[in-house]
Amino acid sequence: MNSSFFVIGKVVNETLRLGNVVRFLHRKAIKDVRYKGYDIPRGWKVLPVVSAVNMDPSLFDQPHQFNPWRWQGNSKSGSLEKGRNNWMPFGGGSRMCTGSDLAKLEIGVFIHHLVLNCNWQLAEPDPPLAYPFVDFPKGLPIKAQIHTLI
Ligand code: HEM
Repeated sequence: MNSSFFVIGKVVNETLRLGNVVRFLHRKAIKDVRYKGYDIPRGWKVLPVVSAVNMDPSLFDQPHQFNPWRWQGNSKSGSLEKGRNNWMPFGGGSRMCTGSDLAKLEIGVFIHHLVLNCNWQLAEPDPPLAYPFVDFPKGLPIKAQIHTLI
């Protein structure tokens, strides 16, 4: 298989990480749960904030930077494996997105054709990236923010 295929895979992964199409999932506790010292009573709804995971600096070095090479297999970044294992743009568990492979393939095909057939220029200067649920309150580590939200 052509090596550009693998480069596109990295670009797709990184785009899904930064794009944060789905920011949080919906779950409901079907029994009382104790998780990391927190009691979640039966029937409570829980929203795991996956965009906070994707932007967690302890998992991804310089998380605001678009860097497809962070997905390089032999990266020396010690956090890569942690990031890979926690990266969840398609959710997780038994309700994980059933279309994830198709979605990644489609994105790759689109990028392939757009890169080959179009000239690109910025329509306007890059706006700063905004991440609701992640960028507040300033100064708190992101993990603390997740706990605050849940
Ligand atoms: C970039 C594109 C996509 C993203 C980011 C995405 C993301 C997600 C997420 C986060 C969930 C919830 C998973 C969970 O609760 O753990 C989901 C569920 C689902 N997705 Fe996708 N999705 C994408 C494309 C697709 C496509 C192309 C299809 C079908 C062709 C699809 C079919 C589904 C279905 C059927 C579910 C419900 C699974 C269940 O509840 O058992 N998705 N998706």
